[in-house]
Amino acid sequence: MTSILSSPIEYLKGVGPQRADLLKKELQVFTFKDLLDCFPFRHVDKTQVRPIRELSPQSDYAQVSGTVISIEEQGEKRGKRLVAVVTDGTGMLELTWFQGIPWALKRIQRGGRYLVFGKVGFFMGRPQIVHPELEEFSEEKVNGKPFLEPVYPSTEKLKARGLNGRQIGKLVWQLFEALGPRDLPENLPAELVERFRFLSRYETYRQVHFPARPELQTKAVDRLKFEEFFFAQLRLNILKIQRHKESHGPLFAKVGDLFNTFYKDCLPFELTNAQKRVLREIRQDTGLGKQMNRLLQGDVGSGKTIVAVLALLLAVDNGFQGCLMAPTEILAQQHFEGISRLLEPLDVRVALLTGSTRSKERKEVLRNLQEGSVHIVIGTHALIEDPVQFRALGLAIVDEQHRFGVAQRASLWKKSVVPPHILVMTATPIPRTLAMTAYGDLDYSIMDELPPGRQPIVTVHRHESGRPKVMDFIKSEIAKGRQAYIIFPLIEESEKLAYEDLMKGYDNVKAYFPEPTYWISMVHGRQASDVKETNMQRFVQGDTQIMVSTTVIEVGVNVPNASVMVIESSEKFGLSQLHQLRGRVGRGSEQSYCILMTGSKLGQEARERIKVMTSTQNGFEIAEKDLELRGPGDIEGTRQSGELNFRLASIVQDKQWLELAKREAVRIAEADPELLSDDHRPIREFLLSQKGKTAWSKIS
Ligand SMILES: Nc1ncnc2c1ncn2[C@@H]1O[C@H](COP(=O)(O)OP(=O)(O)OP(=O)(O)O)[C@@H](O)[C@H]1O
Repeated sequence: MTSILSSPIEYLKGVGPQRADLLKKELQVFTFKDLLDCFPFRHVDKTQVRPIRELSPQSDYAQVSGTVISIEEQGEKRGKRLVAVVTDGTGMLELTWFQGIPWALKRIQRGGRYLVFGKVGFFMGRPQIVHPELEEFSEEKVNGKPFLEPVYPSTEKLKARGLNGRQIGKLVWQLFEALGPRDLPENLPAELVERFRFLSRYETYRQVHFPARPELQTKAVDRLKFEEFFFAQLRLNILKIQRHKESHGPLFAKVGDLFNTFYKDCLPFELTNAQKRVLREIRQDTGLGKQMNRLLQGDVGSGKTIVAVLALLLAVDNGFQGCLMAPTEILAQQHFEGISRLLEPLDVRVALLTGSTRSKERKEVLRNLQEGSVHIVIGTHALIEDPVQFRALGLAIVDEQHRFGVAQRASLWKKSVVPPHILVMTATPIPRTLAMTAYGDLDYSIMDELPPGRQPIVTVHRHESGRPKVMDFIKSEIAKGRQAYIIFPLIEESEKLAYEDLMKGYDNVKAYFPEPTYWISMVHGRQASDVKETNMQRFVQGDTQIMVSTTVIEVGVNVPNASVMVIESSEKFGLSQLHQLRGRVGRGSEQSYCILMTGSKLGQEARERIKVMTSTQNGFEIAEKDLELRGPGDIEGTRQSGELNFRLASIVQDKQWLELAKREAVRIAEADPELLSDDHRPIREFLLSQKGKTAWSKIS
């Protein structure tokens, strides 16, 4: 049965072909249901008639009733206006028209009594409404059916064609004339509706658009927010359960010699409890013959690399290959060197493959991967784009920084006969709510414990006037044998400016730290990758004491001897970036310092960020704050593939609903993943009716 809601919008009374075209183009409203889903952005209160005396500059929209005591056309030509004065015995109100004067003159008479509605302004100390709505007064209108009138989002084009926010409301009203409760059947289990005391689905839509009372509107909006979260979570959880049930993955049946030898003889330190826990989770996942899809969130410096190495050995022990993808060439190179060193005592062949690997070498690596003589390959994302084929890829580890989406993950599956296990590692913690919505289909592990012996990084905020002292401080640290980073912002919109800033900064630093007492490395995005690499290496090896750089070093670089991080113009960085940058120091057991330099004038949000940075070092707390300050859409690199496109709900403001919806969705998905029970029939039918829109491919 096709529902009336799928009717094309041109069939709605009052629409017609021309308006339909506009609605489609301007608001993407194609059907009745699309119009129903256009929610008003506010309501104007028509439930009350206010005494004129009480109107104030804060009144916003108001409704009054009064008698017209004068009507006068004022001004000439372009400045012409119509002014009517109305009184209700408590005060005088001016009604003014600049346009449509002949029309207004026909509708208003001296001595007539009217209901007037509009936005209250003040002109020469008197309340005034420009272009008011006007109706002849009748007791019935006031006492009959007062309501909150919806105002809808409109566009300039729509307004020009007579469809402003309030007229769209009239269309929605028309729509409700044609709709009954049966057109909006329940989509949640009855038990759940009752437990949360939700309005029925029909009533929900009605009250969202035309609320009888403000509290009913709130109730209706709450249900819709719950629905948005609930269906998103349900879909992700069912996908996860189905994947667990159906997927086939490489079986890592044993913990073999390589893993054991490395663990016993080569591990340079005792693993933290968090590292051990995550390894256990990985072993469990990979030992079932199902495909693992796991997100590992580790705070900066929590020691993800060693977890990755052990997981890769597990793969090799079981006759599979592994790959590790890093977000930049520098990091791939660094991982390659570090991991090759660690694995030197073992009989494991490790290769590097990045965009700048020369073609002869590349061919060889590609051949070795296909033949299976290379066990582990480390590279950049070029690894998935290149025609790389493995003999038997068992595990792909992606060091992702939020940049690795569903599509890339899927492309990894084609690299080998059986889809490999996938471990996505993020170094910037993701707020819980964001992880739930954007990565809800993955299993996830958290590493929130730092290796022992780390000291908190002393973080301070300094203005330009404090620069000489900052420079002296760096000198004193270098004198102790330590190294320092000085970071300049990379502003993408104005790369040239950022480059000039960096060069100026470099000259300044050089003036403070002259050769040959001091040596400086500089790394920035305009350098060829071998130059970058050499400069980086000199710093890593301790040949240079200072690294001046744009944020190319933001992620992952590991130089435990560096103890000072100076961030120039730090107000220009986002919180997670600042946290990442700060994480480059404090990686050894020495006391480290982070100095946030800023200009003297800071905006509210920048001040807030600096405050957060100087008060906590916990990446998970910082991530929550970042989300609060900037919203999910602005979180750096957040996956934007629709997971967060909620119409009404906000993962920041509606956390409680998200938690509740998740709890219910998990419960239902686990108990009845195919939604076959009678109780769950409303959900099933609803999802099937949404097919195509929600990628509900599995249960049909
Ligand atoms: N259990 C441990 N005990 C002592 N040191 C450790 C331990 N685990 C890792 N380390 C050391 O801590 C430093 C940071 O580790 P690693 O580079 O793996 O961090 P990470 O989690 O990748 O951090 P980031 O994302 O900030 O790069 C390294 O020098 C590493 O050798």
